[in-house]
Amino acid sequence: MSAQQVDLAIIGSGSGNSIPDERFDAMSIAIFEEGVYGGTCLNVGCIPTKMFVYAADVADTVRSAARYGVEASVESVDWPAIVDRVFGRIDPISAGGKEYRVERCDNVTVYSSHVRFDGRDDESARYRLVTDDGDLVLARKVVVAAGSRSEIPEVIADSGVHHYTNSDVMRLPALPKRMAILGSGYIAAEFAHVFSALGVDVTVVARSGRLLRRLDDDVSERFTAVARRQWDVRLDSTLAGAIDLGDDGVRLSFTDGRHVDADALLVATGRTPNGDRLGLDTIGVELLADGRVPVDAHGRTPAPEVWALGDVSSPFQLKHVANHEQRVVQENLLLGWHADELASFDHRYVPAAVFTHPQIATVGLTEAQARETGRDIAVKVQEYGDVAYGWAMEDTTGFCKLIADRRSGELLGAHLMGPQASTVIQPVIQAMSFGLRVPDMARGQYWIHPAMPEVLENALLGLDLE
Ligand SMILES: Cc1cc2nc3c(=O)[nH]c(=O)nc-3n(C[C@H](O)[C@H](O)[C@H](O)COP(=O)(O)OP(=O)(O)OC[C@H]3O[C@@H](n4cnc5c(N)ncnc54)[C@H](O)[C@@H]3O)c2cc1C
Ligand SMILES: NC(=O)c1ccc[n+]([C@@H]2O[C@H](COP(=O)([O-])OP(=O)(O)OC[C@H]3O[C@@H](n4cnc5c(N)ncnc54)[C@H](O)[C@@H]3O)[C@@H](O)[C@H]2O)c1
Repeated sequence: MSAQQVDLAIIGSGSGNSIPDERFDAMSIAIFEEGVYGGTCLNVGCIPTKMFVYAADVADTVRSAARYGVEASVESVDWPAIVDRVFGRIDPISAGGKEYRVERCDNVTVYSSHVRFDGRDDESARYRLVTDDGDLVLARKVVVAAGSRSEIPEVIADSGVHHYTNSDVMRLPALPKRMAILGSGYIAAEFAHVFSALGVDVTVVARSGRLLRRLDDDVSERFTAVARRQWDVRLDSTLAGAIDLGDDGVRLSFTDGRHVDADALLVATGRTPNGDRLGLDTIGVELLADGRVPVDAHGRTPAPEVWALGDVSSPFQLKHVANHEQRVVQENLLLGWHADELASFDHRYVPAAVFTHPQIATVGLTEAQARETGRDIAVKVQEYGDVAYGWAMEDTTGFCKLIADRRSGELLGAHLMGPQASTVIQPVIQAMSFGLRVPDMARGQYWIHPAMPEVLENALLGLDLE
């Protein structure tokens, strides 16, 4: 086996692919990617899903036009055209990203294969990386940016029934009549909206009594109530078995004797970090109980010169976090493993949005978490329907919930459900990140009238502070 020696090896072409810039030109670099170049977000995650969500939002808007006195209806949905629009944009970006690395970066070699550690070569002080294609690469430094993969519950895996995940459901040849979605987290909520708005009868199967139950209780409760009006939502449903019904699709049966039949089954029950497939034990790295690669605040694993970032190691499975961690690790690679002043991950105010219907956005502590801290807190829930833009939209379900420290006026959390929630929340993220207090934020700036962020302004003014 001939070996290539490199200064830096990067496992994963998602956020990891952004590490080599002109500052790395003098280093020899190997990038390993076993799947489609560009990783999850670009190919099977954030970007395509939000392009489908946009089409779904358009269909929903048309269906609700009568509310504003506009007669309109959705005549038909051209699924292949929707798929073509999305992947006609994305696939060339992925191919172009790979072509750039392969053809135009003289110092980079791309290995399109699965790779794993095979110990450390003490003589050369390099890590041995072996690919399934039979290549051996000896690397002085390694960045593990290997992401995560769909977790398939044993009942489904053992049953052998045909099921989709986020990796293939967006390329279905045709829309099914009925779709069952197993899971009640981010992916389930987003795809339920997409497929339902495009005309599929969607059944969401949740183990617990609420959807999105890790979010603030008010959000989770109110979203579950709205979801039950939009989709067939089966709560408290523990899966007992799954069988293939041939041309009639799939049957999911539950421990309470009920069942759901569907033409297509989408599994959205969480994602497992890929660290278990990397041979990390051969370099003395033990995974955390939840499967993540352990890292310190600077991205260093317990193995010297081995760094990790993104879904494989982060407590947050979010692209903006993976990108942030990539920038920290990138800087630290240039500073050196032992540098005194390494850059650190900032996980203080990590926001997230669920692009479902209605949209949800969140940052900071939930009310329950804020109460657990023992601080004296103020909570204000402001309805979208109470501000002028909410009237314009005839919104009846949207709201903005703010949580602040009653004494200091520090914002502790914000939770929004309603149109454009992911955009409306951004000033709160900014305020929390830069330490802006509630009174300064509320009255230290203009709020455009009568725009949607007035819901935020009113919530800030409504907080009962000392
Ligand atoms: C359906 C869906 C929607 C999402 N929507 C959003 C969203 O709207 N907003 C948001 O912030 N986040 C979203 N996310 C999460 C986001 O996609 C991830 O947090 C992000 O992509 C993680 O980036 P990463 O670089 O850590 O991993 P990835 O992008 O997954 O990259 C890791 C790469 O490593 C490769 N790899 C793994 N192991 C090996 C190996 N041993 N050898 C070679 N190659 C290997 C994989 O093939 C993969 O391409 C979504 C995720 C999904 C699944
Ligand atoms: N808009 C976004 O930012 C976005 C969108 C999609 C995904 N993501 C990221 O990807 C991650 C993974 O998404 P996800 O929706 O798969 O995970 P999730 O953790 O959000 O939700 C998983 C759901 O599956 C349920 N579940 C787990 N095991 C089950 C089982 N055996 N049977 C039935 N239900 C089961 C859980 O109770 C939970 O409701 C998210 O946590 C998020 O970080 C982000």
